[in-house]
Amino acid sequence: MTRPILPAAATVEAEQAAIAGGTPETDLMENAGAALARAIRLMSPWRPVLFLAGPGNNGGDAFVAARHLLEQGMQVRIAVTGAPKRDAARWAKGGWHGEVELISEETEPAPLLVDALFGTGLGRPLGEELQAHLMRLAEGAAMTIACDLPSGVDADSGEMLSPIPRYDATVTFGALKPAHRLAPAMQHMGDVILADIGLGEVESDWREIGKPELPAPDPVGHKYGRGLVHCLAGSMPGAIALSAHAAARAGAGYVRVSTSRMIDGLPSAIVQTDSADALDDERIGCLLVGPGMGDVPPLLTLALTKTHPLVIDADAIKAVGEPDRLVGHDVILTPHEGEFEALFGEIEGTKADRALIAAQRSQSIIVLKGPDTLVAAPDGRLGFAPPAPAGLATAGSGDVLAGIIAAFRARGMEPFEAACAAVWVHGRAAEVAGPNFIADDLVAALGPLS
Ligand SMILES: NC(=O)C1=CN([C@@H]2O[C@H](COP(=O)(O)OP(=O)(O)OC[C@H]3O[C@@H](n4cnc5c(N)ncnc54)[C@H](O)[C@@H]3O)[C@@H](O)[C@H]2O)[C@@H](O)CC1
Ligand SMILES: Nc1ncnc2c1ncn2[C@@H]1O[C@H](COP(=O)(O)OP(=O)(O)O)[C@@H](O)[C@H]1O
Ligand SMILES: [K+]
Repeated sequence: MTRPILPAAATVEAEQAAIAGGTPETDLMENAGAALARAIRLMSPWRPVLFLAGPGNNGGDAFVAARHLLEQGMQVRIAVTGAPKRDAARWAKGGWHGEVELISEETEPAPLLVDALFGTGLGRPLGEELQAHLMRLAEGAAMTIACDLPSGVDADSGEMLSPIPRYDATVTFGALKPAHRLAPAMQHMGDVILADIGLGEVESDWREIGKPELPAPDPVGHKYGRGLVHCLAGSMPGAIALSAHAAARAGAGYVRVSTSRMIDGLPSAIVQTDSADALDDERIGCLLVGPGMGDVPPLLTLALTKTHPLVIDADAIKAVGEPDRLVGHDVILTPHEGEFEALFGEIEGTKADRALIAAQRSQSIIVLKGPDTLVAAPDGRLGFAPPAPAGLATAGSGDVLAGIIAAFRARGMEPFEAACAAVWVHGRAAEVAGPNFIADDLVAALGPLS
């Protein structure tokens, strides 16, 4: 199962629906606090804990968790910003019979800090003083855990409204929020643990990308049944060579490259051809254009005269011109931010909003790459990549991703599913490849993952 992701307003709606369905808000908070306490005990069964509790329900969760931990014999302190302002939070505070400190210079750090100052209700940057206390107390702790979200993070955009520490873990409730998987906030979250608090099955078109189920080779199938990927080489053939190699290692049964001159270093299993007819082969499961295309826009034009499923990457994205040129074609586009802006211009909104608007305009699957890669479909589905090693910021790693997508598409996967699966495999290949890998090492790591 992939984990659902809900923006802050939709989270409130899901909570309201549960309340309307007969689950009191205090039950949701009890479940959230109990889950937070369980996560704390699993991660750190003995460290004395300091909870920082804010005025809203995020702070309420802290009072519930603190009660559970105290009952289990742990050393627990709570420091607050002031009195609770929400009914459920007042109820939670009422169940706490220990002392309550006011957050100040006098507040001593503890080995484990739990930040329950603000969650989805954060509306503005933390005040300077409070922010300084948060930093100081986090620095003084051996381990830090955020309740729902690190305080200072905008739940929907992943922006940091004020600086936040780096947490070891973040425990969230019901569904992930976009910020758990968007930069820059995602780099501060540590492990993101999702707790069930009784909202029932959370429905969302937005999900974290999980381990894919890749189609197994048909035991009586043939090479074309496993997918024929056809690549168009341009003026810098090294890039398409990486893509073609990646497609082959990602399980395509046949990989072919159209090129006017022999490309050195390609495995012999990859066929090189200069025949124009090769493009009319009906067995082509996916046509890939863009990596190393250079300034040769006719290659994209040629690709768009064919009806094969397409992956359009790199230089070819910039050559598209107008997004509606792609409408009516079966396209997966794989821009990084620069290529995205070149094609779609500046679009207002969060990264999630922008990816979805671009998918609508082009009627294509958009893989908007970066440390927080998103996969958007015109029907509103949105996949958020789990964190991947920053070593992926290396020349040619995007070419490898394009090749994997083409292989999965040619193997018969639906375009959105193929793109999500490829993003997942690409990230795991980077983990397997170890530190300081080059794009070729990513290709070598693909076999066992695909
Ligand atoms: N609503 C529910 O049913 C549930 C909510 N839960 C928790 O409730 C949280 C959301 O609670 P709230 O909506 O009360 O929001 P928060 O607890 O995030 O905080 C909102 C409060 O802080 C104030 N505030 C916002 N930004 C501030 C700033 N920079 N400086 C000072 N004050 C600021 C607001 O005016 C408001 O009073 C979630 O993150 C989650 O932890 C959980 O208990 C599960 C159930
Ligand atoms: N800091 C990062 N953390 C994780 N992944 C990253 C990071 N930076 C880039 N990536 C990933 O690396 C790949 C780079 O692709 P791209 O920008 O097209 O590079 P190139 O053109 O050199 O191949 C993308 O899949 C992107 O999501
Ligand atoms: K918090």
